Amino acid sequence: MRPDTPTTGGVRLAVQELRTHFELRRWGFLRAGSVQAVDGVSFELAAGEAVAFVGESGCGKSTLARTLLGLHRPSAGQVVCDGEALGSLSGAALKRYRARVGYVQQDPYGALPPFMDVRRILEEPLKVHGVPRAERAERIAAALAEVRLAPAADYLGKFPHMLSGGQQQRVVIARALVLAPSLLIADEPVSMLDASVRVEILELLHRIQRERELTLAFITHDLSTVRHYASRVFVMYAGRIVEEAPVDELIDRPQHPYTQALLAALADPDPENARRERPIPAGEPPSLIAPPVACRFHPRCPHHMPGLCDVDTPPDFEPRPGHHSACWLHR
Ligand SMILES: Nc1ncnc2c1ncn2[C@@H]1O[C@H](COP(=O)(O)OP(=O)(O)OP(=O)(O)O)[C@@H](O)[C@H]1O
Repeated sequence: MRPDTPTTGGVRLAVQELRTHFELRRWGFLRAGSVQAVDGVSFELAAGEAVAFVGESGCGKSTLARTLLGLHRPSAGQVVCDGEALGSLSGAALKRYRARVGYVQQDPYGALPPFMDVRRILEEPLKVHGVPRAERAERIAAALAEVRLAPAADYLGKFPHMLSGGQQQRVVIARALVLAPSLLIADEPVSMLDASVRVEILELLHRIQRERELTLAFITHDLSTVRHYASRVFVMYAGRIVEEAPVDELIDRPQHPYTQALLAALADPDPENARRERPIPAGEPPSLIAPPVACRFHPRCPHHMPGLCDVDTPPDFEPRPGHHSACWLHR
């Protein structure tokens, strides 16, 4: 399930200097700072491309995903999907935008309304988006067949608690696909599933991505598996993208000290080391209420250059062709 055809078209999603900050208030009205969950993120995704956003817990991956889905209002910056700017949309246009961006959540059971059967779960988005009744049954059956829940009749009347975790996630994927999105965002789509079904679900997503020429953005904390489903990787740290490269290039020649530390913590041929607990990487991710100034990684960085890394924010360097890293080491 290797992504051998990374792109098939032009730009599907363009994100420019995106910021999503959450205002913190004391007693409901006094300003008490803000959480800078996404802080100055820019990238472009091509039509038909599968990418991964990787980073430790709390680095802003889910906030980025939810902002792209139109669920959080950006504090600044631009999101343009298929030529339409998200910030300028409201009402019917925002509804159309949301239909173009599918969402697969981490926890399938939590994502499915427990009081609805599979037919209603899949019919709801079709109703909301005005798909005529006569078309709905056919589209529901096609979506179930696409996620390999067949024959459809065996599943339509089932409620989420009657399905296994893998089947629930297939229903979540079918729901994300039923409106024929052009972009699919999968936020840790297998982390809550049994190890035995993880590969099946990743393979399913990969097949659907190729068949539909979908743009697929995987959000994950697990750098060890990205080779299997993404052609390009973005590494996030404390609300920013610190490194971006084609997947093999990034894993074989990581340039940013943060990515190097993440990978060093994975590659471990010595079985003795499995017994030792090792922080990934050493130190704690910073608070996003008062993040470190300049390079946000500098307090944890083994190459920290005082007077530079803690004073000026590193720009985007290109230390190797097509390989970007925001680190002063590449000056
Ligand atoms: N609605 C919110 N209000 C205030 N702070 C929030 C909100 N949502 C997220 N945050 C904060 O924003 C930061 C980034 O959270 P986010 O969930 O985006 O990170 P993540 O990388 O997806 O982590 P995880 O993998 O644990 O979900 C965290 O400090 C989190 O507490």
